[in-house]
Amino acid sequence: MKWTNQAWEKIQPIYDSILQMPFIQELQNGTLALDKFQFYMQQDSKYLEHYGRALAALGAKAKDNQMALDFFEFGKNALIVESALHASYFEEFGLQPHAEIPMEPVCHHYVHYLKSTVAYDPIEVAVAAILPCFWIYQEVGNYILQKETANNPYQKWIDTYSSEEFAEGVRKAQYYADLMADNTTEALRKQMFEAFVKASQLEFQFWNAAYTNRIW
Ligand SMILES: Cc1ncc(CO)c(N)n1
Repeated sequence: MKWTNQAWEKIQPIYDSILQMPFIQELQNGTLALDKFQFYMQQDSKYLEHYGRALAALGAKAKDNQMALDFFEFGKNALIVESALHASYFEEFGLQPHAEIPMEPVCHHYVHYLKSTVAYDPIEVAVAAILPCFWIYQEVGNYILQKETANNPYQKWIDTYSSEEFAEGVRKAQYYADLMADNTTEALRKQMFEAFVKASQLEFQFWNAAYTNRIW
């Protein structure tokens, strides 16, 4: 079985609990309170700013040029999504585009977990750590789309993550995770699973923080 299939099995309970979260349920039926979405969007803009840099730094460590190029592209796309948040979503959802945004605890933890993994751990582990960000968003985007609600104020956000363009990036990231796993040791494959599970838990916590207004 592919490493990615085994990895998904390990996070199935976390993924199931994500789908049950009030944040996701209410995002899907369009009833999510504006202030919770605002919290989420502001934190996500900080997240993407750093995630983009972590992806580029990971690319810089790749031995293969095509892999480096793909990760630079992922990093670039994260920053393009961030600029879309600032250029249109912030205004649409009643936020000041120039306000300074402090990183709240979960965003801070997640970002620094990814950055330190990229900086100090083997590249295999870093690839596993960045994968849930892609894969869980795609699955959640598709899940929400299946049960589409008319006039959902959050539709545009949902469309970003259920697009074919995003799916293409997910497939590439999965491909690199499997490639890394196939060419490494059992001990590193285990560390890769741990990183994949940890980042998935942080995805749960990221939405939970927005729902419960978790601040310093
Ligand atoms: C927290 C988080 N994880 C993943 C994505 C998808 O890129 C995102 N925008 N935000």
